[in-house]
Amino acid sequence: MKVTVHRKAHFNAAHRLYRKDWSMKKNNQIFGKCNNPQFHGHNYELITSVTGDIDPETGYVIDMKVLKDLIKEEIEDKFDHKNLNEQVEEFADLNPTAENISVIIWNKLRVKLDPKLDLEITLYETPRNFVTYKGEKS
Ligand SMILES: Nc1nc2c(c(=O)[nH]1)N=C([C@H](O)[C@H](O)COP(=O)(O)OP(=O)(O)OP(=O)(O)O)CN2
Ligand SMILES: [Zn+2]
Repeated sequence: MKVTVHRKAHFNAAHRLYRKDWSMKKNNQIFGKCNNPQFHGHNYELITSVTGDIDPETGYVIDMKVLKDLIKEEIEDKFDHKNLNEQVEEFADLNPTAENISVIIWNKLRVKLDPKLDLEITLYETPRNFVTYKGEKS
């Protein structure tokens, strides 16, 4: 019997959506106000969803305290109050869109979780804009 455990977290971060190899004109055409060279910020809301069997001894799929600490160490401590373009190495050459941020978060958490557990990320960039990512089928 598979059950899913969800943990909410949040971080505030600044970003700019643009490509270094495009002109300002083209970046403005594609990314509009998100290409502001002075950056802009979002209050990101992250939902981490872990699916697996219930351990018959503990009754847990995963200890939520363990999940909370993992998200804090791997995501909040690295992303919160940061300029994603300039202070998070994964975005040095990767546009920090909600899609790309989700994939980076998923990759960071995936390697720390038991391979028997499935992982899905939901990332709200604004209250109305959000993306989900659950990895590639292997
Ligand atoms: N596919 C994507 N499209 C956009 C992304 C993204 O990450 N992936 N990001 C942005 C901007 O960074 C930002 O999210 C846009 O904000 P905005 O359009 O202002 O969104 P709101 O929800 O605040 O807008 P409302 O008009 O109030 O609904 C753009 N596109
Ligand atoms: Zn934005």
